[in-house]
Amino acid sequence: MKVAVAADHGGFSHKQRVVEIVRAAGHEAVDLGAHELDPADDYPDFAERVGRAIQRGEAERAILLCGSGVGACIAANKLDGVRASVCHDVYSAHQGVEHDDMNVLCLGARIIGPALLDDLVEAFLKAELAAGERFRRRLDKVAALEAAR
Ligand SMILES: O=C(CO)[C@H](O)[C@H](O)[C@H](O)COP(=O)(O)O
Repeated sequence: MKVAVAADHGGFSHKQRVVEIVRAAGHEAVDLGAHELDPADDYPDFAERVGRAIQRGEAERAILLCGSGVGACIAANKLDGVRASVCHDVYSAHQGVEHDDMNVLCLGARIIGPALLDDLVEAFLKAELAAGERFRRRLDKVAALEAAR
């Protein structure tokens, strides 16, 4: 699976580790920057890179980092086809995919340390959308909200 990875200055400290976890799990990491630490960069720019990659089919999933995960998540969810969430617990990192077809995992590099980072990314990558009419029904309703905006 192709997995886009991007981070603003607040997430930059954890980005390379995420790239390495993605590769170690047998996936292709698509590094969308930042490629150097620049305190003046802005999370919406990296959220847009990730969202466009998802929309163009250049990545199936993405991991997006900022300081808290929150700003990046808000921005990413403005793009059609993106289902992003901040998940700082392992249950949500896999349940978000299994029930909600989450395709962008947002993480706060100023919140989590390396051990939890590894567990969150691995849980997200291993998870698959569960079969179940109720999940499909809810996702269709989410898609209808997106189509109406
Ligand atoms: O965490 C973030 C948004 O939710 C971003 O990483 C910002 O960088 C954060 O708001 C902190 O901004 P600052 O310019 O580093 O003070």
